[in-house]
Amino acid sequence: MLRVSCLTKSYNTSTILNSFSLHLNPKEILFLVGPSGIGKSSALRCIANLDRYESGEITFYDKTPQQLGFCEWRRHITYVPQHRVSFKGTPMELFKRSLGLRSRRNVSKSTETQRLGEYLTICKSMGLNQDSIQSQQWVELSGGQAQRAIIALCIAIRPDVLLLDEPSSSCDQSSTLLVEQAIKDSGIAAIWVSHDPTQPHRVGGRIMNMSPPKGSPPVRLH
Ligand SMILES: Nc1ncnc2c1ncn2[C@@H]1O[C@H](COP(=O)(O)OP(=O)(O)OP(=O)(O)O)[C@@H](O)[C@H]1O
Repeated sequence: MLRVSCLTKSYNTSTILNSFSLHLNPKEILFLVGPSGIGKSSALRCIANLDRYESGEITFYDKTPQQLGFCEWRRHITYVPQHRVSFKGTPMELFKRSLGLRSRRNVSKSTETQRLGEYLTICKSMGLNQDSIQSQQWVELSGGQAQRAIIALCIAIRPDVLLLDEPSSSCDQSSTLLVEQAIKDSGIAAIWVSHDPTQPHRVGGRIMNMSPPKGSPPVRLH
């Protein structure tokens, strides 16, 4: 479904991704692991078409982002950021905005009501209080609440691929388990960056290790 071939990405004079390749099948979860600074987030941002890369090819069902169109690409392949997005309003208003932006045509009232219900159900499954989703300001949520709310949103807008950048990094242990379950239950394929060595075993899926080649200098720290 998704194929990344021989990607090269540099920042200034440092090459971060060199001949980076992967593939992802429908409904598959691929864990991307490796030391801090190796380029995991950079790889996700290139795949999401949020960052440029120098060479290589990324295709979704054999179509490049240029062939599919950038908006369409992001409808299918959704990057879930590690840090809180800025938004003025409630999580529910952010979801309505995202739903509207994704729909080429106006969403009918009944479809919107159904999709809002789905969003609330996913939020609830991750331990989020429905009142806070509907009436609390986005900026007032805790880090862990905001992280779960954005994951619920990205699941509820139903992309084909989720690009998850440490999706439970702000969550406590019990919330982490709820997040893992919600992502698994969604059945959406995912490339999942994780620093928790136990997570891939709990969730299941393939693991791709982005270790530096033998003999290379230590990874540059942030
Ligand atoms: N916008 C940028 N400009 C310059 N260098 C950058 C930029 N973004 C990332 N880098 C550098 O690219 C390298 C890879 O960063 P990246 O965030 O992709 O690593 P990572 O493997 O996701 O790290 P972590 O596990 O700590 O999140 C790092 O050395 C980082 O400093």
